[in-house]
Amino acid sequence: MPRTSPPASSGQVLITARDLAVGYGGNAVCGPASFTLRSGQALALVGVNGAGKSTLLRTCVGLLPLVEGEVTLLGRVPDSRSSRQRRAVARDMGEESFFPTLTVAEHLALVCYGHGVPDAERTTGDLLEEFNLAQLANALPDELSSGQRRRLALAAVLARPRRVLVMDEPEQRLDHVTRRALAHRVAAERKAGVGVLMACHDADFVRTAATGVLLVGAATRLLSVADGVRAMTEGEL
Ligand SMILES: Nc1ncnc2c1ncn2[C@@H]1O[C@H](COP(=O)(O)OP(=O)(O)OP(=O)(O)O)[C@@H](O)[C@H]1O
Repeated sequence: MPRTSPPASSGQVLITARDLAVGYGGNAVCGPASFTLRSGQALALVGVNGAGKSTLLRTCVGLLPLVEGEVTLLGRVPDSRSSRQRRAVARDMGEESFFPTLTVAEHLALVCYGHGVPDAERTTGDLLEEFNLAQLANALPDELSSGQRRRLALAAVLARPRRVLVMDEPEQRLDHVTRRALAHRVAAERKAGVGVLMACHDADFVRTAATGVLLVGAATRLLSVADGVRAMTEGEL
């Protein structure tokens, strides 16, 4: 489990965006975003398909150049290659790739060893239980269903240390029970001091996990969780 840290209101600033325009070839795909993410907070990016949520996430972690404005991650310009950023930022951007000849358990162990997790065996065992993968510990990736692969990807991102957790639609392809459990896990992450930035289409997930909502669209704006969930469920996106 992540470390404990001060309450959300006094949390350390992890990500700032100021009039941040994101897009491709110099053309913005949505209205500029301004927000601050502190440790202990979880900001949910919501909006219709194609609104620009993934583009924003990718820009915030330095996978895409910004179009205009400013963004900082851990006080610096995001740089996905920097070892400082890689140590602190765990991300699940929905692109799963596995080693075809390593088992489920070996994938988790590999992540633990790569990030110097002290008790790799226990962490691996706990995550196998949490994500209902224990029966599949010795399975190879191509023996997994689509949702089981998703669960392995999520377990892998939670196997490593993190101050920031960035996830692009983590709820995708999960059954209802696993989805709900993951929402509570994300809530536990931020309560333990991790800063979470995630795109999400599931209103229940946002209600459980988020402390704030960024409505991404022509006029990108910050909302309370209650207003964000209302916008999602009442079709006001
Ligand atoms: N590599 C790319 N080059 C050019 N345009 C792109 C590229 N990737 C995405 N886009 C466009 O950018 C816009 C925003 O896409 P993005 O993937 O950020 O949306 P999203 O809000 O995450 O959508 P969804 O909810 O469907 O995942 C879309 O119009 C999309 O067509």
